[in-house]
Amino acid sequence: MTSYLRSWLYSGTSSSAAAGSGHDDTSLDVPTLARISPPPDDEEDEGDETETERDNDLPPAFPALNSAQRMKSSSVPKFLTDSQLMPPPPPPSLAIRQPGVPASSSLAVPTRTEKAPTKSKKGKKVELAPGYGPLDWAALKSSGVDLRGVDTLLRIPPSVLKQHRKRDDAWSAFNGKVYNITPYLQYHPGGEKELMRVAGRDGTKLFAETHAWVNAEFMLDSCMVGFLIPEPAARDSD
Ligand code: HEM
Repeated sequence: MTSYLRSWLYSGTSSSAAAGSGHDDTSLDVPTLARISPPPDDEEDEGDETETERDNDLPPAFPALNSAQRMKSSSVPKFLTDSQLMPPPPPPSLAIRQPGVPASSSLAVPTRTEKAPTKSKKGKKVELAPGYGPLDWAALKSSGVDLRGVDTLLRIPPSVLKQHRKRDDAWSAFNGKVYNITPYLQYHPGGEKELMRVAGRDGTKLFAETHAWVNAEFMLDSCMVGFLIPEPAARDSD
């Protein structure tokens, strides 16, 4: 068996059979790889004539010059020249804009308005007499002066409210509470006339339509005379 193997190996056809033989024959002269398949001759020039031209600092080509990848296709990336590249985009339209010229696209304040401002339909503030400003009213209402004209808070039906519609005795109801508005008339920024429109009646709606942001409950707290109640069926005031 051994002699058979030896003769087979020395024939030089293959070396793989030696490893798979399963025999521990150390005397076997296992052929080297060099004998069977010599290394490929990848050193093209052995450094004799082109050694001087080559820059030794250059990195090796990738893929390698003789690689299968390079042989198979010619898709090796190349650097394109300017003429081969895609042309640059056209300049943006804004680039042709002259600075400060078109008024329509400018952020500057327009020199004139298109329409004349319209007057407010809802009336406007009146000039208050000196000493009748908001701070004067605030001072008066917290001064302790009696602005109610009644000793106790009353339950007031609309028929009673109606009786207090004179300038020197004006009551009005706002949000279910009845106030003596006479002391406030001269302090009202909308004017006496406007405020007298609600004298003797419920002014909640008109007030809300004019200036819902005004806190009448606070401004008139010291003028409160009572609460608005529905008209009683029986004729019995108070
Ligand atoms: C007694 C309750 C009322 C109080 C406490 C009161 C208070 C005020 C206050 C504080 C302002 C100034 C508002 C502001 O500067 O923004 C004002 C303005 C005015 N109020 Fe009254 N108001 C009352 C009732 C009324 C009523 C019932 C009317 C309408 C019938 C009225 C008509 C006006 C008008 C037309 C202005 C001017 C609005 C403007 O600035 O253009 N107010 N009122």
